[in-house]
Amino acid sequence: MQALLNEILDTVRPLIGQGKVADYIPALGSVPADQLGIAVYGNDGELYCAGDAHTPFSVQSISKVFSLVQAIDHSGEAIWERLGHEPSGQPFNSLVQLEFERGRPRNPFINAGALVICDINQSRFAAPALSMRDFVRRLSGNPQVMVDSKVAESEYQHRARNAAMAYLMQSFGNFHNDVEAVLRSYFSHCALRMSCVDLARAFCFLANDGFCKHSGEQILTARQTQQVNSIMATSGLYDEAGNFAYRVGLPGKSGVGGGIVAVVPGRFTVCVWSPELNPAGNSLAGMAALELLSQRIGWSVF
Ligand SMILES: NC(=O)CC[C@H](N)C(=O)O
Repeated sequence: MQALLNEILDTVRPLIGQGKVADYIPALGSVPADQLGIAVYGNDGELYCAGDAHTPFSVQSISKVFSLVQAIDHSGEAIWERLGHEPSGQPFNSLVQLEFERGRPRNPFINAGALVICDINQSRFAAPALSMRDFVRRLSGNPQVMVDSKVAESEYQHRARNAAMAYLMQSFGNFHNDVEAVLRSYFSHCALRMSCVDLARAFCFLANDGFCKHSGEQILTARQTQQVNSIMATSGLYDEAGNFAYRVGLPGKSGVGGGIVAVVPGRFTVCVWSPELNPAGNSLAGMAALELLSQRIGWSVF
């Protein structure tokens, strides 16, 4: 496995230069583009890494999985009264579908859906940003995980589009808390800084029937775990979820910080990171690395 990870990074490294680091969030635009890392964490606790696997980066939309898991944990099936679990076929920050569908987001992994989930969590937690930070510290086993307040502030200053979605949902009666407060929580989740190793460890309960071995917690039931994985498989990479299923064949979640996490149920989690994105907002070299890995090992849920 170690040799394979090194070889995969060598193979995809020449792709660096063909994508574009996200700069619509100014604080993300200055991240050096030539970083590349991968970590594989097995259900038996084995860890393999290569490249910049220990360097923290902005998790961005990968945090949408943690928010969803918190919401399922305290509210269960009731959350689906507020949003769907269908793929959107639209970019992550699209507004058009939301107006047509009367303020009910298609799924929890596009921005509108994640904002509704954050609204649900806002009603539940006294300090949502702290609850989330503590949750991911437990899941990753890393008490050093921090929110990058510069990134969170930069996102808040450039919140127009996300704010537009939230206010549109409020106009349809599908938003219950103060929009600005929920946006603050949402951006603080997106601005969590974690490495490939942190994220591979933090997602391992999704490969292990909902049980996180290192924290000793049953995070979700086995059935709920299958359901979260199914939403990752159909919606985890926005309007490129079909391409990811075709090329990689695993439940996955990406973020505009350039990270992608994938789950091999019953066996492993993988996190790859390279900041340059393709036009859909997914890590360009990261997609290629995961495709090679799943091909070489024959991992696919299909
Ligand atoms: N796709 C992403 O990673 C988007 C997250 C980002 N914080 C946003 O709201 O635009």
